[in-house]
Amino acid sequence: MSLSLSADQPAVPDDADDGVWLECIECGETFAPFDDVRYTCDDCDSLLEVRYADLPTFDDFEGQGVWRYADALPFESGVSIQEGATPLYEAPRLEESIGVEALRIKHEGMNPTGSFKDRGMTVGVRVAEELGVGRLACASTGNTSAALAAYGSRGGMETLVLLPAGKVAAGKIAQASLHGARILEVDGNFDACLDIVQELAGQGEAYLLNSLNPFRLEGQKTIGLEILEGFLADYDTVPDRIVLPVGNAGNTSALYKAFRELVQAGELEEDDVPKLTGVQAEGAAPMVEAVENGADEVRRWEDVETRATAIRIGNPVNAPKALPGIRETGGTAVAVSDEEITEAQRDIAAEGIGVEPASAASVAGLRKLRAEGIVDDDERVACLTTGHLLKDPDAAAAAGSDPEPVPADTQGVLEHLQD
Ligand SMILES: Cc1ncc(COP(=O)(O)O)c(C=O)c1O
Ligand SMILES: N[C@@H](CCOP(=O)(O)O)C(=O)O
Repeated sequence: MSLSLSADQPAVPDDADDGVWLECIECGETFAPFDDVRYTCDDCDSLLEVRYADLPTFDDFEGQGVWRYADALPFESGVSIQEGATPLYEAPRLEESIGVEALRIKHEGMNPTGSFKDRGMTVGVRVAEELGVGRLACASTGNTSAALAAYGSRGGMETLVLLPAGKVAAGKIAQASLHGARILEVDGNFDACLDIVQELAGQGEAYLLNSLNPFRLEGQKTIGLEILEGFLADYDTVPDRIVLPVGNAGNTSALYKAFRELVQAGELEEDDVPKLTGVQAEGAAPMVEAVENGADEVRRWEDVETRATAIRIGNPVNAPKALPGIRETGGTAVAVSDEEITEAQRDIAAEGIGVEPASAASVAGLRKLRAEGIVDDDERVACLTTGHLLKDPDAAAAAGSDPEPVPADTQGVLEHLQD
């Protein structure tokens, strides 16, 4: 199977362009990467992956941010707003209360538009330039639209975003709007929006930059590479486990691909690959259902609901890439309640780190798996927090405390403080 950790580096096909090509994860058909717009396999409609004749080693990486990893990407540079190089925070109180050997928070909310999507867009918009496409489009629960709008406008391109009406956090709509995207509010959920954008893209109306686009995931691989380099620098070893929120399952797929490439390059032992551990909200947990049932396919959930609107997704399009990632690394998947997510958001905030609800799912999931004994106390763990607190100010305000009204004089303030 091409997605197995022990798969050999494939032979370079004739249609490779400068050592880069696209390959179907199911039937293995290969395609030239930039001669035509395609998102899935022409023959069997399955997902595609980007492949390289030369795989990078840690020594090849230089510079900072996403483009530090140019040797693991299809281009040397892209449309950039200095994405990547996000902090790998210590979280000593969480580490102790959850009870693991080491806990680090990889905070993707510190990217230019406040989420990990920027890593995918810097590469995706560069590919759009190469293909010479016109309008860029995405379906979004919010963050993809903010990143698409920012990177599209920086690249001088028109952007169109389809959002589920009433289900996108205020900060994200504000970003998409100010960066100049045309915003369509759809009377349906995210999955319906993605169905429509896929059809529009299929009709040549726009270039799709959701994570179904294999080039987006190349940029997102760099999260995994940064985490490994950070752990190697601080602990002289890679993490035992990476816990991450799951929506469309792009990051799970991207991190797994990054690790597979390092294994194929002889840079990482198969046994050392971090266990990929996905977390979903209970009201939108199709991946968890598939992992728990040992299923090879994910059943689409038509009705999804969670306060963590970023991961309010019932049909994770990258499931065929992400499921092998979880299984082959010995990871797992777990669902958490909205209350557990809010509690984790408060706990992370108490470390001085501000994250949006979907991001807090990772820490909530780790706490749950540790309490159940599925995560051991001797594990070194990285939790991915995917978006900034200010993305969803309403959720932050609801999770925090209310302001207290006081009179405009010092005596009045002192009296209030003594109450
Ligand atoms: C803040 C945030 N966290 C997590 C996710 C889920 O990531 P993925 O779709 O890569 O699973 C998303 C979007 O899908 C998101 O916006
Ligand atoms: N949370 C996402 C959902 C779409 O995910 P994508 O990675 O496939 O673009 C968002 O922010 O829209």
